[in-house]
Amino acid sequence: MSARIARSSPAEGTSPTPPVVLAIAATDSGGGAGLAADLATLSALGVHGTLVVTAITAQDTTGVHLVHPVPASVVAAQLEAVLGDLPPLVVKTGMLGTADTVRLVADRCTGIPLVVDPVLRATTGAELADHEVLHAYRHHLLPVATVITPNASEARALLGLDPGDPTPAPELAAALAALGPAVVLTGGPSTALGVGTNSAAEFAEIGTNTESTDHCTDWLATGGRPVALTHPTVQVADERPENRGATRNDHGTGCTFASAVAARLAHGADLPTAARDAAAYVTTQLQRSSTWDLGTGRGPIAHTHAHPAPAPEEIYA
Ligand SMILES: Nc1ncnc2c1ncn2[C@@H]1O[C@H](COP(=O)(O)OP(=O)(O)OP(=O)(O)O)[C@@H](O)[C@H]1O
Ligand SMILES: Cc1ncc(COP(=O)(O)O)c(N)n1
Repeated sequence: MSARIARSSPAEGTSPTPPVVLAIAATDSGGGAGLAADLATLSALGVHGTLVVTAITAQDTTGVHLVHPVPASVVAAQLEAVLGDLPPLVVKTGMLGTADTVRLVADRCTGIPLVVDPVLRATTGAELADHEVLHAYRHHLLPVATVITPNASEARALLGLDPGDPTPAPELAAALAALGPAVVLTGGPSTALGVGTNSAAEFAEIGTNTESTDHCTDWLATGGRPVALTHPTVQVADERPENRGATRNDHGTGCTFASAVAARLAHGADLPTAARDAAAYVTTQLQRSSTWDLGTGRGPIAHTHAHPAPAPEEIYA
């Protein structure tokens, strides 16, 4: 009779079964954002990541050169395969690509804890969602999401506000929470300056704004008064002379953040703890990659903590 190994007490040299998180997002051929960021982050935080590919992008550190959406029937087949065999504790969505896919995900993931990063635009400027996608987010996905993690410009778009609307970040977070989900409105350094994007051109336009960027503030709204979650900023290179020597490797911060929230939730953390832990992770990882020299544009945030990589003799010992 063969002995059954108890999952709760793994034998020496093995590890306990990790929780499963499903990442539904697009690929970034440069490995900075999208599914590459999601899976690496999930793995670094002790989670088995399964995946559904919604679109393929030809992308590098300089920009998005092509977007090829995956047909809804192929997205559906991936969803069926994973949901049936490897039931996730948490689902995390990134770039969904088409309105059909947004509706499909809403339909199939209702009832599972759902972290929605509403990716509408790349750091490098490309639009990654059209009006139909936005409409599907508002009417189908937001009502079934557990938590959404927009930045300020994504929040304004989801609320149907103009890009230049001056509503302060906590009020944007509260207005979105009124639609159903909890909200972590992410606040990279650009949000502290009053804009919701990292674009260098916009930094230049608001160059006279003197508000401090030493700290980033994410706003957590769960129905009541939004709570400020503040952590130190890793200075990012932009048009301002004092930041010229700072890191340019911030591509993929939003994907890394939302995946870290999903990982912490899957390990049993409550939402405020998961949001704080995820921000701490992003800060550490931005610092870690601050000296990297990858590509000629916005390089990637470090997704895992295995840098520098251990020597092969350490791995294969
Ligand atoms: N330079 C920074 N230093 C420290 N934390 C940062 C920095 N930039 C972003 N963050 C943190 O990273 C997390 C993700 O926020 P961010 O605003 O970058 O999301 P995003 O704009 O959706 O990202 P992306 O454009 O990559 O999708 C938040 O916790 C935010 O505070
Ligand atoms: C496939 C994919 N998913 C998400 C993003 C957003 O990330 P970022 O804002 O860092 O460009 C992206 N550029 N590409």
